[in-house]
Amino acid sequence: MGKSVNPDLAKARSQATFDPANLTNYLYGGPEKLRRKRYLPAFVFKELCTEMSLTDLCLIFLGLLTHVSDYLGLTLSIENMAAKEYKEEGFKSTDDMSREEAYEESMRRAVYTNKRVLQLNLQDQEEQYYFREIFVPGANPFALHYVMFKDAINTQGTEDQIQKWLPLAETYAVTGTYAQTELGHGTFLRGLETTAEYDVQREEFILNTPTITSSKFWPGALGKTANVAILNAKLITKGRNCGMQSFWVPLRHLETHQPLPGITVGDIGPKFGYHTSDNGFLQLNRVRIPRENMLMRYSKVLQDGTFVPPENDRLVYVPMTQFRFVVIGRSGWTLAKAVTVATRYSAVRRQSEITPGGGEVQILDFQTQQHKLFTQIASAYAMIIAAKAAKDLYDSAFSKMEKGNLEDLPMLHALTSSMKAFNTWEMATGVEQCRMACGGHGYLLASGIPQMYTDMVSACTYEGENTVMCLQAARFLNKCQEAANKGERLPQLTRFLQTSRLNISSSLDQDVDLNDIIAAYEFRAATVISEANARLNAGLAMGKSQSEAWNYASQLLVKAALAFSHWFTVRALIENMRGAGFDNSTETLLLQLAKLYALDGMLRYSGDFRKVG
Ligand SMILES: CCCCCCCCCCCCCCC/C=C/C(=O)SCCNC(=O)CCNC(=O)[C@H](O)C(C)(C)COP(=O)(O)OP(=O)(O)OC[C@H]1O[C@@H](n2cnc3c(N)ncnc32)[C@H](O)[C@@H]1OP(=O)(O)O
Ligand SMILES: Cc1cc2nc3c(=O)[nH]c(=O)nc-3n(C[C@H](O)[C@H](O)[C@H](O)COP(=O)(O)OP(=O)(O)OC[C@H]3O[C@@H](n4cnc5c(N)ncnc54)[C@H](O)[C@@H]3O)c2cc1C
Repeated sequence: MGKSVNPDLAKARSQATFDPANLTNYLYGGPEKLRRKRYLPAFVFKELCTEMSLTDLCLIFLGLLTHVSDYLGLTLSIENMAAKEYKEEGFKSTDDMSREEAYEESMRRAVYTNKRVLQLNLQDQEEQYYFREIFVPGANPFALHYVMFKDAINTQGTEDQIQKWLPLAETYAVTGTYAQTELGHGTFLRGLETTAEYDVQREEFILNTPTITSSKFWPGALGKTANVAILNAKLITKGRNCGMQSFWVPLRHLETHQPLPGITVGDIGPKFGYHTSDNGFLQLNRVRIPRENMLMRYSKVLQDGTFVPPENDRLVYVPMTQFRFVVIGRSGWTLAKAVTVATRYSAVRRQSEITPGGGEVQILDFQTQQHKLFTQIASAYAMIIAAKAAKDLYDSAFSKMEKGNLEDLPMLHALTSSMKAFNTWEMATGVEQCRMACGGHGYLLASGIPQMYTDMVSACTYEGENTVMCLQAARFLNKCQEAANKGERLPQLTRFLQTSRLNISSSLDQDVDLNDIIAAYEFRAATVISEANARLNAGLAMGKSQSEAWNYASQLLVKAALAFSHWFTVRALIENMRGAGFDNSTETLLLQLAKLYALDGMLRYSGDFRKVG
């Protein structure tokens, strides 16, 4: 039976000047991907929420026949299960649950999805994500396992280690976490205190958290879920500190799930959000692991304790860079969800009159409401599309890195650091704007928006605190500016520092030219980066040391990184909208949306744009 759609919503939709399917296909990567995205969760929901009859199965089987090529395996595997095993009493909302109950409910769902993903043989990462996101909204207790734990094995492990450990992770024979942050240090990795001392007699590492501040603190899944950690510690061998390395560390017994000898582990307690993620603490009291448990793709410890350094000591950071891309991408989608809820609500909520006596209007008719929401729709598109552009850069650079060419690593680190900060800050502001646009009902957990905010705003902190990430990007931008000052050749991505000029042809009474918009953002970024560099040099001229001058200029350096990200986003949005092959009506609309995004940005940062003329 078709669901009845609210007449106001139906009316609003009927007034669209474009075919939404064109956009949806574009955003999800084409009709095939979109079909899979819609099909899989719906199919299993049906399996979950109703006792599947033989008739159902036949209908599904017949329905699938049209796609027999890629669904045959799916059908046969489902037949084997006939839904008996997965009959649930339906999903219970966790809104009214205690933290313990909410964790257990999320764990129940996550374990279910883990089994189904294996049984349905879903190999595609994105399909796995769609599947899980539907059934485990919010923080998934296995999140670290799915992302950083497996990424660390894949990027830091040798081929033998990958062969040995990855199948255990893929089949959930082990459940992992990524334990780096300590009670005393999260940002300053060189300050991490956990040690891994090599015992040459027994060819083992002795892991130790010597102080209370060295306790691992925050890693997801550490509280209850994980039984193995990829743990970062200071390697000490032959009396020498060889810096941070990664180790495969068993935490809990695989059968009893009890902490292993020398391991003290538990949950860090209630948080602002992410309630269904068991972030935990870990203390190690001289825990021994075999030499083979150090992830040795880039650096090694030989049997006699000799440390073989990596070709580049920053390669140990690759899992963080990889995950920053995940965060960059998901930020836009998080905002997209929030603004969809708020826009639909604004189509059906009637409140107040525009014309006295004219009757209450849809709040979407208020220009202020349109400004609140349309700018966020534009921002969501901008972030999703810029993330795709950044990912394309990442993929080409990463394939070079895998062949040993590390020349793009600094640019990649700068791009991921600045975009992670820019996107998560923009997402946090945007989701909160959407919540407030729904009035009191936006404050209800049932609206879904509060949890989106309290869960996802943590992305401004984890994976590199945003200010720190901006300063990381500014290191690269400042170096490029110094090179530009000397007329040296720059990386492709920052060549605008040498070429950007403000020759805007648009005048205020014309419809603004899109190329002028890109030029304005480029010039603003070049100007802010140059100003930050000038302030740094002014600090040096005042006799400050390099680090004191850096601190003296740091507020401008943060602005420089954000201006760079804003330019990258506006350019990606406009260039991709122009080149996406849409029909005229869709392209016209999207370019209008791109202009709205860019002009709104100029208003929000009018100080920068006024200053650069
Ligand atoms: C909103 C939606 C999001 C939704 C996501 C949904 C996905 C599914 C859900 C997942 C749930 C996720 C749960 C949370 C998981 C969180 C995990 C974590 O938080 S793991 C811990 C993360 N921690 C960090 O990121 C630490 C940040 N700190 C650092 O990276 C470093 O300490 C520092 C870089 C800030 C400072 O390093 P330091 O030693 O002080 O050295 P320098 O600053 O001098 O830098 C030295 C040199 O190295 C270069 N560098 C640094 N980092 C990198 C890197 N990653 N890659 C490449 N190069 C790097 C740096 O540029 C310097 O080079 P130079 O040439 O000298 O400039
Ligand atoms: C929900 C959540 C999940 C997490 N999951 C994990 C996980 O799974 N594994 C893991 O290892 N970690 C995890 N973390 C920890 C996270 O990585 C750290 O919180 C993060 O790196 C920030 O470090 P910190 O907490 O020590 O903050 P700090 O670095 O102490 O930051 C505090 C303030 O100091 C400022 N500051 C710090 N250094 C500088 C600087 N050099 N210049 C200017 N300002 C500076 C920051 O900008 C910030 O304003 C998680 C955190 C959260 C919130």
